[in-house]
Amino acid sequence: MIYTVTLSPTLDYVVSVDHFQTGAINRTQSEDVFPGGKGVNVSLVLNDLGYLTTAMGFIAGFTGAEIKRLLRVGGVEGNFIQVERGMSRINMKIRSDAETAINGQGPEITQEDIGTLFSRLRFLIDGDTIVLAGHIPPSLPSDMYEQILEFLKGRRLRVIVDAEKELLTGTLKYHPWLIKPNADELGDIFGVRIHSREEAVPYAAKLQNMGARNVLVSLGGDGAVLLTEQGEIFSSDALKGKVVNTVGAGDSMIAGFLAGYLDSDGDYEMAFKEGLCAGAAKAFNLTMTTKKEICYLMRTTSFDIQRKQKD
Ligand SMILES: Nc1ncnc2c1ncn2[C@@H]1O[C@H](COP(=O)(O)OP(=O)(O)O)[C@@H](O)[C@H]1O
Ligand SMILES: O=P(O)(O)OC[C@H]1O[C@](O)(COP(=O)(O)O)[C@@H](O)[C@@H]1O
Repeated sequence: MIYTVTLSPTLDYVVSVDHFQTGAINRTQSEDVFPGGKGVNVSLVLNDLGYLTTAMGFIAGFTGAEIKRLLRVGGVEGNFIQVERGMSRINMKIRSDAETAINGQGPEITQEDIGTLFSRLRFLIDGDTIVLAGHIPPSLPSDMYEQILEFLKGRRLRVIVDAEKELLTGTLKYHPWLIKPNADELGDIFGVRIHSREEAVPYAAKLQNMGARNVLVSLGGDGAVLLTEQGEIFSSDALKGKVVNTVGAGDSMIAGFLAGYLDSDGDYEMAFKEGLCAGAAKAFNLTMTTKKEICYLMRTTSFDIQRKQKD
């Protein structure tokens, strides 16, 4: 079974605004609401790709109820813990000349709620996959992902982590199977700015030295680079197409990568290709990535993947 853990799921309120301005009243040209949060998005895409997942995390209030409802519509089985104080966040995504996001904090989570989460994680068994993804609400300890992996220590799980700064680096000692920082997140860890796939490679290698097995660095419209546990480096430009909304491109990439890996019995090049297609399929559409779009891109793209061995 594949479990996704999104400690603070969201409703993504995606609006388009002609020439968005700060300090002014802006009027929208379109408005859409989607369920979101990194693990939730991974679950939605994997579900469409034919992989059953259980989406876990904390939800609260009317927004939490709507997240659950929309996930049910998307065919995703939720195993969320309902918390009493506050509400699940609404993240504002503004599509304009550039994309702007305002991400909220989420509800207040108590020690008892954390205990409930651990009691549900008890059921993970050898061979399961767990995806720990996204920001965590301020009421949770900043080493929450470490605590989860410490709790699960000893089980042979495929662990995927998509998080920022110490929330990510703290998990590396547990040797996650995959981490997927984007270029900004990778740069933030080391206090540098990363402008290209070439520049990303030495820093991705450092994360491998710190414990990550496979490191996939995404660079939006500049593609991605993958360092595998087998010592290979795959690098590719992004697919070409008309960009509509990139919110969820990274999450779709993770889902596509995992599905590609599982479908091909562990071929990292196939996983990389499907990750690129899933990310692009999201960027080229307003709504969440579907199997149909990923398959179309997989069939019609002539990939130009550079492959070399790590020195
Ligand atoms: N503008 C784009 N054109 C084509 N593919 C894109 C575009 N933006 C994102 N992607 C694809 O999705 C992947 C993940 O996107 P990215 O924006 O880097 O992730 P995140 O959402 O985590 O910041 C990229 O590596 C790329 O393959
Ligand atoms: O948990 P965070 O880091 O605040 O991110 C949450 C946001 O990221 C998303 O999961 C999209 O993530 P990506 O664009 O990185 O794929 C949104 O659905 C959500 O609003």
